[in-house]
Amino acid sequence: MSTEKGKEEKKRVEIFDTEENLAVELAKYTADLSDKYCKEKGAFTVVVSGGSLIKSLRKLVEVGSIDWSRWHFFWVDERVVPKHHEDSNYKLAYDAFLSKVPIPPGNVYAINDSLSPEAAAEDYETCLKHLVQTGVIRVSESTGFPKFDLMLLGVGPDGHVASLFPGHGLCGEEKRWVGFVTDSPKPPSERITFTFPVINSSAHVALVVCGSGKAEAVEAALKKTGDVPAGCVSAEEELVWFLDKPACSKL
Ligand SMILES: O=C1O[C@H](COP(=O)(O)O)[C@@H](O)[C@H](O)[C@H]1O
Repeated sequence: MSTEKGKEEKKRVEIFDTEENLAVELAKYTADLSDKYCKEKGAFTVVVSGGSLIKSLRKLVEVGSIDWSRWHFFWVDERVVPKHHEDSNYKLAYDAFLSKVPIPPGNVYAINDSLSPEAAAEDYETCLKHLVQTGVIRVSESTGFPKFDLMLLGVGPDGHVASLFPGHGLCGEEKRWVGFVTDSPKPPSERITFTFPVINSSAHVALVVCGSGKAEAVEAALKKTGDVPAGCVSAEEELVWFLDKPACSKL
């Protein structure tokens, strides 16, 4: 009970009149955290999803004060397709964001797209373990899972986050850091994804949701009225929902 109460206290819901205003505030939020962690520990570990979230990051490239050289950039989920494929979350982020900011290429951790989903998940988990050993990624003292500084996540109309879909067994994974999916209900079917223990060990998580098509998922997650993965997201320090008005029309 007390743990649940503690989680609730760390949750904040921000509602914006327009997606444009949301994008401006999301950029400020991310830039402030970047500043804090770069000063405190000389590095900032950031994880992004694919999907509509990437468009909402467009204002970030305009923030002049960010020390991009200290960023380490990861994906919470990836479709197992070549990096130049239209479905690739790497390509989406590269075209809209990474190609516009000077993050050192060695600090951008894409999946190995030449492997099977299972092998790609294992390979990405090995990469994370190496970065934990070398001190690039922190470890959560309470869970023992990697503790990223910030995860920026979208939510699908069905309430999925990362590639964790409603009713899928991977939502209950407790040991693996990175899982794989070969039966995604949303194409493409083959994906890899961080598991909930990793997502929920993050210091900060921003769930970014826009549009009326997601209003039911937002309602189910925030009112805990449905079994949607987005409702299972938490953070060790702060969980912030960034919503535009249409996305919260059912609240
Ligand atoms: O397939 C995916 O979908 C979700 C949600 O995408 P959106 O376009 O509805 O915002 C995304 O967060 C995830 O990374 C992606 O692989």
